[in-house]
Formats: sequence, C-alpha cells, structure tokens
Amino acid sequence: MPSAENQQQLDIAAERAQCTFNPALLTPLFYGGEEKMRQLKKLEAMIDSEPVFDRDDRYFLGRTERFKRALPMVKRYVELRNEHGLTPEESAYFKTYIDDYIPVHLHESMFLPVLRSQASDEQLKVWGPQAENFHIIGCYAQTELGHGSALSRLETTATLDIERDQWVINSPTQSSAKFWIGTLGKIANHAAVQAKLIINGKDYGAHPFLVPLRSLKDHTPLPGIVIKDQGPKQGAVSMDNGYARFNNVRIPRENMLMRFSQVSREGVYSKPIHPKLAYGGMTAVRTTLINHSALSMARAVTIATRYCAVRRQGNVDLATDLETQVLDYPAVQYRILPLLSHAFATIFSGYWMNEMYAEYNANISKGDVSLLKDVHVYSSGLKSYCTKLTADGIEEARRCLGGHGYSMFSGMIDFHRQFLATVTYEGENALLTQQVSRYLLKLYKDVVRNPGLHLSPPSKYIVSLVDYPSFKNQRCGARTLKDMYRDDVILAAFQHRAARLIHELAQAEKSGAGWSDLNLECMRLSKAHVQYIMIENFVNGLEKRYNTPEQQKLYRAVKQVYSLHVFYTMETELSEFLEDGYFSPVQAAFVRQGVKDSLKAVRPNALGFADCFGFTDKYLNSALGSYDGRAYERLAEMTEREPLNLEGMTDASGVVWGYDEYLKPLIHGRVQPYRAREGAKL
Ligand SMILES: Cc1cc2nc3c(=O)[nH]c(=O)nc-3n(C[C@H](O)[C@H](O)[C@H](O)COP(=O)(O)OP(=O)(O)OC[C@H]3O[C@@H](n4cnc5c(N)ncnc54)[C@H](O)[C@@H]3O)c2cc1C
Repeated sequence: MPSAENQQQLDIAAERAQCTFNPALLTPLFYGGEEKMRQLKKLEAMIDSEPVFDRDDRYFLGRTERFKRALPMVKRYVELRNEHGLTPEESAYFKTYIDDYIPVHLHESMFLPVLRSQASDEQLKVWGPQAENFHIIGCYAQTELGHGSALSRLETTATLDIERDQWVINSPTQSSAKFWIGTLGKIANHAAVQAKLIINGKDYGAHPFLVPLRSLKDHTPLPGIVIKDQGPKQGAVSMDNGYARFNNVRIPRENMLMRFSQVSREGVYSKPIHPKLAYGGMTAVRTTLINHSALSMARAVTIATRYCAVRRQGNVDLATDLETQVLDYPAVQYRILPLLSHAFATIFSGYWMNEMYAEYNANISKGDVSLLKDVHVYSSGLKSYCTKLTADGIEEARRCLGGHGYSMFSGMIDFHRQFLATVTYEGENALLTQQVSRYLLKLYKDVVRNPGLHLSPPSKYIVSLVDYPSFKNQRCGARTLKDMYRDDVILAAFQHRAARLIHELAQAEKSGAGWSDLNLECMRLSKAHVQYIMIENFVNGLEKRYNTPEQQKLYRAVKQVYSLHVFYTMETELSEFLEDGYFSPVQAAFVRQGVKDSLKAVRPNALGFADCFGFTDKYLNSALGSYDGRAYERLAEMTEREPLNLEGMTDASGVVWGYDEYLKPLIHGRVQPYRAREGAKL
C-alpha cells in the first residue's frame, strides 16, 4: 500500500490519464491565441529567472517589507520592459505574472489610459513620451473621502484665474481630500485629478486635470499639497493607495485634459460631444477586469481541483482500503465544477467585450460615438457580474480545501484579498447595475414607441415586449430533459426572463416608484441580462473556435462545461424562471437533473481542465495546487521557511524566543498559583 504522499502522485496521474482531450490544446484560449501564448510563456520564464521577482517568502512578509520589496521590482520591470520592447499587452501580463500589485500598476493601468484618451493630441505630444518612459509617474485621483460613487458631488475644485491663465486647485474640506488613490501615497509625481471646473463662479462639473504632485528633481511634495499613504488595507499590500489635499495649487490652464472639452485663453468653455466621454479610462479598465476575473477564477479552480483530486477523506473502499478522493463527493463537485464553467463563460465574454471595445476605440478616433453607450453599459454590467462571481467563487473554492485552505500556503488567500477590491473600484458593483437597467429601460420605451428601431444584438430580445399579451403567454417549449440542452430553448428562456424583468421595472416606475426604490429590481435585471449575454457568448465562442472535425473531443468536453454553466445558473435563479409560469415545475426538475448530469459528465475531465489554464507552479505559489500533486510534502516544505521556525525565533535546540523570560516561569511554577475569587462560582 503506497504512502499518502505516493498515493497523491498516483491519484494525479490517474486523473490525467482519464481526461478525454489534450488540455494543452485549450491553453491558448486563456492567453489570447497560440502566438501570444508563446510570447507570454517566454515572458514568464524571463521573470522566473530574475531574483527580484522571487515570491518564495512572500507569505511571511508584512506591509512595509512588501512595499520595500516592490520598489526594486518596479525598477527592474521598467528596465526589462524597455530592454525587450514589451508591448502594452505584454507589460500588463508582466505585472499580472509577478502577482504583486506593484506601486506603478496604476500608472499604466489607469493614468496612461486616461492621459491617452483625455489629453488632446498636442498635450499628448508633450506628456505622452514622458509618461511612457516613467519620467512622469501618474495616478488617477477621482475618489474623495466624502464621495466616490456620486461623481457630481466631488468637492475638489479647479477655478480658472483668467488673468494669470492658471487653474487653482483646492480641497476646501476634509471630505474633499482625494482618498484611495493607487500610486499616490509615495510614488506618483503627477495625478490626473477629477475636479469641478469653475469659471467666473459657474460650475461645469468634474473634469480631469494634470496636477504635478512631487518635484521631478528630488521627489519632494510640491507646495500646497499634503500627501500621505492612507494605511493598511485588506489586500493590495504593496500598493501605496494615498490621501492628498490641495491648498491653492496653481497649474497652467493647458493642464486641463482637453481632448473632449476645452477652455480657451479667454475662459470660454466648450463641452464634449458626449458627457460620458470624460470617463473613458474607466470603461477601458472595466473591460480588462472581465478577463482578469476569468483568470482569477481559473486560478482558484486549478488549486481546488488538484488538491481535491489528491486529498482522500472519509468513505473507505474496502477492496483498496483507500479513502475517497474528496473530488468524488457530489457536494464538493457542486462547489468547484460550476466555478470552472464560470471561468470559461467569463473568458468568452471577455473576448466579446474586447472586440467591442476595440471597435469603439477605432470609431472614436474618427469622432463616431455610436458605440459609446453599448460599450459603457456592457463593460459595466459584465464587470459588475463577473467580479462578484469570481470574488465569491474564489472563497467557495478555498472553503472546499478544508482546514488547509485557511493556510496562506494554499495559495488562495493573498490573491483573493487583492481581487476583492475589484467589486468596488471602477464603479461599485451594485451601482453599476443601475446603469445597465436604466439603459435597458430606455431601449424598451424607445422600442415600444418605434417597433422598427434598430437594436444591437444583445438587446434585440426586447422587441418581444412590444406585443405584451403574446409575450405574457410565452412558455418554455422543453418536453424532455434532452430538449433542455438545446441552445434555442436555453437562450429563449434567458431572454424571456430578462425581458420580463425589464417590463416589471417599467411598470414599477410607471406606478410612481422613485429610482432609489428600484435598486433591487435593477440588480435583478442587470444580472439577468448579463447572464443571458454570457451564455450567448459562450455558445458562440465555442462554435467559432472549436467546431471542426479534428476538435470534436475538445468541443464535446467544453460543451459539457457549457451545459453545467447553463444548468447551474438556471438552478441558482430558478424562482425567476418559475414565478411567471415560463417554466413548469417539471421543467424546473429537468434543470436540477441537468446540474447533476453535467457534474457527472465534467468530473472525469476536471483535472484536464485545471491543467488547461496553463498556470506555472511559481505563479500559483500554492502547496496544495502544484502540477505534481505533492500537496503534503510541499506543505511541510513551506513550513520550513516560516520565520517562527528559524534562527532568531527558535534556537538550535528548537526552543522558542522568549522561553526563559515568559514561559519558563509559568512552566516551572514561579508564578503564584490560581486562586478563585471569594464567592466566585467555578
Ligand atoms: C483597492 C482600491 C483601489 C482604489 N483605487 C482608486 C484609484 O486609484 N483612484 C480613484 O479615484 N479611486 C480609487 N478607489 C476608490 C473606488 O473607486 C471607490 O471606493 C468606489 O468608486 C466606490 O465609492 P465609495 O468608496 O465612495 O463607496 P460609496 O459610494 O460610499 O458606497 C457605499 C455603499 O453605498 C452604496 N451606494 C452608494 N450610492 C448609492 C446609490 N445611489 N444607490 C444605491 N446604493 C448606493 C454602494 O453600493 C455601497 O454599497 C479605489 C478603491 C479601492 C478599494
């Protein structure tokens, strides 16, 4: 009988042997295609060979140490980027792979996109090269202590001094201090500051201004600016999120970012062609957060699947005397395998969103804003849904690891803490659902007025509401469980549910409810609409990429994951399919059976799917989720590096620091014995 350690290797090998497809064929999907994958894998090898990015002792470090480690990483990252001429995409991947939120992250992910999209061509000519080369290191300063989501209530002001041709930046109150600004606390020397633009006492609302923060000569904060790191946080440990207040800080008029709105030398304001253009940078980041969600979910699934395949616990097989692999318990499968299906659903929607964003970007440079609303709404809806799904999913996957999931060595905790902030930044998730719903509601009203109105494909289903009496009588056509697997049946069900929720929101509004009273309706509707889009993107993406005769094995395997995603999502939202009679109780039972059948179908390939994401062991940094399945050995190896076990905290004979002073007196009875207080009951 093999030892538990050897059994783990046997188990992982047996899991690989039963996979019906070659996982390596799927890996390019998660890296943007074959060619890109090759490049990115080369990049990973380069990073792994650089000691400065070593992560072996990361879990033992506190905030100050992590920040100190991050600074050499920043310098080396920029050196390598320049030396190898990394593209923006490769640079972004570089920072993903080092897996620490280094303090210049926001310079490239937020400040530069804002600069590129909001500065005029002339401004970009001057600032662009300086920022690209990290002479200017920037941050994006929108949020204030008092207001984040309510942009119209920001208090920081930029008042035009026409005579001196300057803006005067002020934070008049404590609540107007900029807060939460990544890269601001210690590193940035410039900020793109959102401030209320004021000319001759007239407030034109928030606009972006380029404000120098620190001297380019010696990095000292400039006069009139109080600037600090804001303190410890749940995650983003190495990032210097910061606080800043401005007291009559003067910048040239030309430091207003003037691509979309301008102010002339005479103080004349010209407004943008579309008010939402000022927040273009946020849309770009929301789009990238969809792919980031997919990869983060995939990471959690990789660790959880591998560990649950080698962890044996409970029921014993009398023939082999082996306990059951925990991945064979339906209750474990039900918590892990749907997460795998969500990772696939999210990556397909990420590609869909990337394409839409690229088209929008190309159009906008020609002054065509026709895609702006779709891009804004779909990036908001998907960001809101996918980041929540992933934040919750990682935690669920961690819990599936039992006690060892609570150890940092599981590799689940550090990256999860970092991920958690995505539900809040770039638009608080619950609030984003209002924007999606408002848009759908408007489309509905427009299409009722004009049934011939052109609707973009993801919202075409709204037309079905025009003939409401017949919409009301729509019913799901599935007669058997097999019917329930049909794409037309599935899509019709999700379309009907979303359309019904639009109608209900419209009715609630008509009956006089204020917008604030409709928060829950908005959350429900946005989720329903996004779930529909994700399923449509999943099925389309799969057909587009893998439906050739040579790829049949792959196609069949991923199609089972697709079915799991569909049935699991339907089951989670079952009441919304049942409440207007669209599903019958029999069809609801089909859905539940579909979940069970899909779990069974996906189970043999679970490890193949975990492998297909292509994560390196270095990146996962997990004792439990490494490729070779040696979970117990790695867990024990990692404890060797725990500082409490090392010299300084434990002496050569194994005795802990402080023993003589604090423990010996207790153990040797040199502390007065316990005596109960008089009258106290024990
Ligand atoms: C790690 C991290 C990094 C960040 N980096 C940056 C950065 O670099 N630059 C920057 O400018 N900002 C940054 N932020 C700030 C972030 O963008 C804001 O925290 C976010 O926009 C939410 O705003 P808030 O904190 O004011 O929350 P609030 O708006 O106060 O929200 C609090 C609660 O109230 C609810 N709520 C608020 N308004 C409504 C409403 N009208 N209807 C219904 N519910 C409502 C919200 O849903 C939420 O649950 C960062 C935040 C974090 C956590």
